[in-house]
Amino acid sequence: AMIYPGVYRRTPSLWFRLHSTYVRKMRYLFDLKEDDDICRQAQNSGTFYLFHNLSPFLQKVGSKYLAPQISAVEMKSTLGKLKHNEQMIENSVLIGCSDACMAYFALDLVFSKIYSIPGFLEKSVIESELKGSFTELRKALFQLDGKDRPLLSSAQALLRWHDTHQFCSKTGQPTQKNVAGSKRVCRTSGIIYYPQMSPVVITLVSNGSQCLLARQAAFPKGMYSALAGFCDVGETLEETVRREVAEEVGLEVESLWYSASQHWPFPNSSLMIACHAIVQPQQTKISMNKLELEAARWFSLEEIEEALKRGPKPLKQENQSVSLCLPPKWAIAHQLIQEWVKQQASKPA
Ligand SMILES: NC(=O)C1=CN([C@@H]2O[C@H](COP(=O)(O)OP(=O)(O)OC[C@H]3O[C@@H](n4cnc5c(N)ncnc54)[C@H](O)[C@@H]3O)[C@@H](O)[C@H]2O)C=CC1
Ligand SMILES: [Mg+2]
Repeated sequence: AMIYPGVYRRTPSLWFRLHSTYVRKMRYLFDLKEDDDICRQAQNSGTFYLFHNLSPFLQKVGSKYLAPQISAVEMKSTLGKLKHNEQMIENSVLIGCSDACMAYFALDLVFSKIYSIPGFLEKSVIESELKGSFTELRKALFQLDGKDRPLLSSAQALLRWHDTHQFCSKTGQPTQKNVAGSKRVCRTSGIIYYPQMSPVVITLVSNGSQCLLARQAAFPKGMYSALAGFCDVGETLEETVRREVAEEVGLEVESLWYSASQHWPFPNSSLMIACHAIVQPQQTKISMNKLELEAARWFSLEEIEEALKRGPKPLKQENQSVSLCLPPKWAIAHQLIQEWVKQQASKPA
């Protein structure tokens, strides 16, 4: 499957000697995005992750769920009733590649409009043919482990972006995707559209001994998380952190630092930028913005440690209320909370 660039085509061993696995992968993905012909070839030798209206296809293996990679050949034969294979495969988008440079694609059966092809299989028939089920992404993220989570999240985001950017917003004419799906072009205006992402800052506020968590009405029962907010045009990340903390809980940030970032597919495609922030210890009275939040309060180290121990499901307590539960371990908010716990533990008593 490997396509060697330029001079390496005659001396593939040189290509292998000169580059690490990681560099080879990144160069290969770059070629796939830049060169439609290389990418079209890769579609015939690569593997596919299937989606149905943005729900990824999962299989249960023992007690585990996984997202199977379906080979191009397997796909054509399993979904063999198709008379328009080629056309359908062209609707897929590139989402990565293996260490051996085999390309991964994602394909949404609904968005590919295959249901307009006479004789195409019903969703339930595909599910029983392939022995698995199309599972809503939020649910899938809880069932899957490891590397499939970020892969399926970015795949969904990319598929959704293509589905909602089929027309040029200046001319109203249809846009065409390149084979990899890394952009769409309007032939009339020449405008190139690139997949969109919204930067979001997520901040864990601390007063030195407690941390501030809040909940939105839409959160699952009992769940509290760090404060989050979209960056406004023209803002720096530092300005977004300060504004969001002021807007949502009425506090002034004294200092802040960056921790890590994560792509988040909900509701569209966000780049979550995670920060820690400290407010002045003598200025910690919360004034909550009721339009944005349902509850916000300070939590002690003990409360947080207990909630981490209990895991992601809330317990019903005697007084009808539910116990505190925290975001799942694969959400960056969870990582911020873990880091805060470590900082507290390493502080001199
Ligand atoms: N609070 C949390 O723990 C977590 C939040 N998130 C994500 O963080 C993001 C932002 O959180 P919120 O508190 O809802 O943001 P927010 O505090 O900025 O408020 C949301 C409002 O911002 C406006 N807005 C501005 N730019 C927007 C854009 N590009 N897309 C959508 N709305 C925009 C809308 O009016 C929307 O109602 C969401 O995508 C959410 O899924 C993800 C993980 C955890
Ligand atoms: Mg918010």
